[in-house]
Amino acid sequence: MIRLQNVEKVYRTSTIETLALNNINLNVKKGEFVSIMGPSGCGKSTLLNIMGLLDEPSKGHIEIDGSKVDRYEDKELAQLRNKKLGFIFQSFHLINDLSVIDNVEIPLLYRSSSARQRRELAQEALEKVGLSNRMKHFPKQLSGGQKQRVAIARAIVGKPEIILADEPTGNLDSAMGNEILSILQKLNEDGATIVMVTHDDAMARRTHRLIRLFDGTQVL
Ligand SMILES: Nc1ncnc2c1ncn2[C@@H]1O[C@H](COP(=O)(O)OP(=O)(O)OP(=O)(O)O)[C@@H](O)[C@H]1O
Repeated sequence: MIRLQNVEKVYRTSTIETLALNNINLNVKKGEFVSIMGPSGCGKSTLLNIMGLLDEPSKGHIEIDGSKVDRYEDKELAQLRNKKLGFIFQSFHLINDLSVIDNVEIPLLYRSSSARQRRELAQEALEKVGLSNRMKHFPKQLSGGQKQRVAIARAIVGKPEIILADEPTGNLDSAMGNEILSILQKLNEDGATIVMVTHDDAMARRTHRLIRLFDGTQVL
C-alpha cells in the first residue's frame, strides 16, 4: 500500500545540514496497523510526512497503492492526498471559527460533492467517533479527547484507504488516549491501513508492527 525505497531526507539551512532520514526501505501492506517509535528528533514526523506526500524525499522512491508518485506534479499529489489519505495530528489542527460539523466537512470541499452529500458524510463520520451529539458545538467547547475525535472524523470523512496519525494520543490523558486508540483499531478492522507515530509503548503494542528509528535510520 505504501512502499518506500532508499528514501533519504536532508534538511539544509545556511549553517547546518541534517540527515533526517537515511536510506529507508519499507513496505506497509493493505490493512496493516503500523506504529513508528524512536527518540525525539530521529525522523518520525519526517517519515510520516513523506509517506503522506506532504514532504518530498531528497532521494529515493515512493509508491502509494501501486502508483509511483516521483514525477507527480503538485496538483496530482494534492488529488492523491485528498482521495487516499487522512491525517491526524497531535494538536488536532481544528479551525476554531467553524462548528464541529463544518470542520469535518473540510476535506470534502475539494471534491465535487453537493452540500447535502457533504453533510450526510460528515454526520456519518461523527457517528463513527461517537460525537453526533456535538455537531453544532465549536472546538473551544470540547475536551481534548473530543477534539481529537473530531479530527479523526475529519480524517475519515472522505473514506481514505490510509490514515496517517502523528502522536494522536500525545496531548491526552491515558483514558482518552486508550479511547482514541480503540477508535483507530476499529477503523483498521473496517479496512483502513494505519501508520501512527507514538512515544507510548502501550499504544504501539496494540498495533500489528513496530518500525523503530534512531538518528534517521530504521533499526527495527
Ligand atoms: N524543516 C526543517 N528544517 C531543518 N531541519 C529539520 C526540519 N524539520 C525537521 N528537521 C530536523 O530533522 C530531524 C528529524 O525531525 P523530525 O521532526 O522528523 O523528528 P521526530 O522524530 O518526529 O521528533 P519529535 O519526536 O521530537 O517530534 C531533526 O533533527 C530536526 O531538527
